[in-house]
Amino acid sequence: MAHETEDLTSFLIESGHGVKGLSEMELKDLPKEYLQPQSERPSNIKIMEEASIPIIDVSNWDDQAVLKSLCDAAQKWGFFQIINHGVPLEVLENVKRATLVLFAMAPEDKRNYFKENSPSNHVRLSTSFIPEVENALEWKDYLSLFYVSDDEALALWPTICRDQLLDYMNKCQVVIKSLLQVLLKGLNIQEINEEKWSLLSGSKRINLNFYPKCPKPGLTVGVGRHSDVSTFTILLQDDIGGLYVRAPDGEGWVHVPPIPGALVINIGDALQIMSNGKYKSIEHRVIANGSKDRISIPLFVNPKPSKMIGPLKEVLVESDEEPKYKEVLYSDYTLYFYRKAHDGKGTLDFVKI
Ligand SMILES: O=C(O)CCC(=O)C(=O)O
Ligand SMILES: [Fe+2]
Repeated sequence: MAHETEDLTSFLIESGHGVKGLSEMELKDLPKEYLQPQSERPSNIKIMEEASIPIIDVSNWDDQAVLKSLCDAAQKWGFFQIINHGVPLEVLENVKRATLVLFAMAPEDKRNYFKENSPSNHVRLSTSFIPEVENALEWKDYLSLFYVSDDEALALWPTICRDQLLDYMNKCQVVIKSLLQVLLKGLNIQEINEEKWSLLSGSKRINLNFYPKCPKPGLTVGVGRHSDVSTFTILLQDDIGGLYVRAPDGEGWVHVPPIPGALVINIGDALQIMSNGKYKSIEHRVIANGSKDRISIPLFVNPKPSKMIGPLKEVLVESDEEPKYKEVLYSDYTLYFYRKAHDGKGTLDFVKI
């Protein structure tokens, strides 16, 4: 058995095929490493067909009604979609196309980007989430790019997708800034100084997720239950669907339907912590697809790694509440997340009081 697993690792990583390579073999059965425990399989989740996350038109960020919808959605759902956000459709299409082109590269070219071979920790191709620590693998490959500067990205990121990604990230800046301003106004913070910008959005990571067609989607997952460790995440998805988020009742799961041109926003753990629990970082998962490949591109807007994060003092004063979370160095928080398999909202236990 151990021997078979070694062969699988060699095929996935050393030869650069990833799970996409497995998918292309048209296997009838899943390798046993991908079999998820019963409790995590899609047949065991309660899907709330009638519910849906809010869809918010943000053509006027200054409108009080828009502000209220965004802040209410961040409190109740932690997930919403925005439309008329100003990022041109063409830019979104270019990013999706570039993602497909990257994953269509030959395995011998892709293998150089696998984290085991990549010359920089800021460019890492992986399969599953963290195969070293997972009891069951996830049916997904992804390229993860840490953003430091345009110059570094131009030097290190794969040339096949870097210009499209940088253009997209650049065009998303208005969304990032406007959303942060609105969400902080909802916490009664009217002014954001340099220090706060860097606390809330001082680093970025963009992932290109590829979920190949899966022979037995009922037995595995695309991504297991988790919450993001970001301040918030801007997710661009294609038209396949498969992302589910935990409903406010805590029981059921709600599908996030693809809407052409929309961006999905979700609150991450860092903002849940900084807002002392007012804004919710919601658990989500992706189900594998039996007939089609799917891609998604999350842009994680994160605190600067060297910052201490904790409930903001303005929030504590305004609400007269005790802090629910300890102060933690943001890089320690993310390190904790990246050392374990996906475990729902388990990362927050690291800082809960
Ligand atoms: O593929 C998706 O829709 C979501 C992916 C996700 O949750 C993540 O990469 O953190
Ligand atoms: Fe996520």
